[in-house]
Amino acid sequence: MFKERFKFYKHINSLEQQSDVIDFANEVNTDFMKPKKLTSEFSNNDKEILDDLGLKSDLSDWNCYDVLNIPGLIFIKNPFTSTGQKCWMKRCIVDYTRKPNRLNIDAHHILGDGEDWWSIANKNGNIKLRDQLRWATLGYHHNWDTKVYSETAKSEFPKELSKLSKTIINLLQLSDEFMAEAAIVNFYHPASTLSGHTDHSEYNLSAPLLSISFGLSAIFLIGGRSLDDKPSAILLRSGDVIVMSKESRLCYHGVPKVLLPKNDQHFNYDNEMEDPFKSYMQVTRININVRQVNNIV
Ligand SMILES: O=C(O)CCC(=O)C(=O)O
Ligand SMILES: [Fe+2]
Repeated sequence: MFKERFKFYKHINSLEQQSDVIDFANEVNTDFMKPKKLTSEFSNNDKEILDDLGLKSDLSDWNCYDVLNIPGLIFIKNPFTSTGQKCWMKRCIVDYTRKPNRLNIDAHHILGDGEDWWSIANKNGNIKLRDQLRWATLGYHHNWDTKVYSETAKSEFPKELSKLSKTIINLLQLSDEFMAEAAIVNFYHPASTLSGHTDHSEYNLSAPLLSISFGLSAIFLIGGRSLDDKPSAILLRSGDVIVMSKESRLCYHGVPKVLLPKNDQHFNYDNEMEDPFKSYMQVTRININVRQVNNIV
């Protein structure tokens, strides 16, 4: 079921006529989703924290939903301000692609000592290098071969990303103890896909997983614990956040399609960015996938 639906969405050319793709910006279909309340313990001091994190500081502007047929799956419709979105995109592009973080291009030894991807990619308009970046790993580095996290493959987790993750998990009242310990920052091109998988390498599989998307929209496909379960297709736009908690934490998911904006459409973040960020984000989707690795002792 999952693989067939994945293939189907991979080959669509536009979203029109795809009435089964769930778009949380449209009328709320109460069979599929239920608005979710956020914490009521909230002070002016907390507003400042949200503002510093690039999040909308008035919680009444947040739209969160429980996805009813996938227990534990939570959708938050872009909780970022437009300045906040731009700031997080730049962090992903400029900061999270620097050492000590690891990149897929490290294996090719393209960058010299002290050189960083974004500077070199922009020197002489090195589009090839720009497009070679697929992922960066932060904190405990995901090992793509063994899938085992190790104390010897670990760097400091970015403080602001840890704070953002904890704040969102706390607002959702999922846990007061969430620790952001590993992240994959995925960089997608318009033709990129991410095939169906479960994320089960973490020693702690009960802590929620947080997934934040920026840039181009995409279809996110999420099913059940088995590839035989029928998946749901959810439209993710820039700024949207998915939290996989409880049962949904171990559900199959993937990204069969990144969508290009139509010619007459602007980005769905309000203020344009300046070049070279603008031209990169016009052809890129970024997803930050944050996990807790260890159990709390
Ligand atoms: O890009 C996405 O929305 C999902 C990424 C993902 O599932 C992963 O990195 O494990
Ligand atoms: Fe995943």
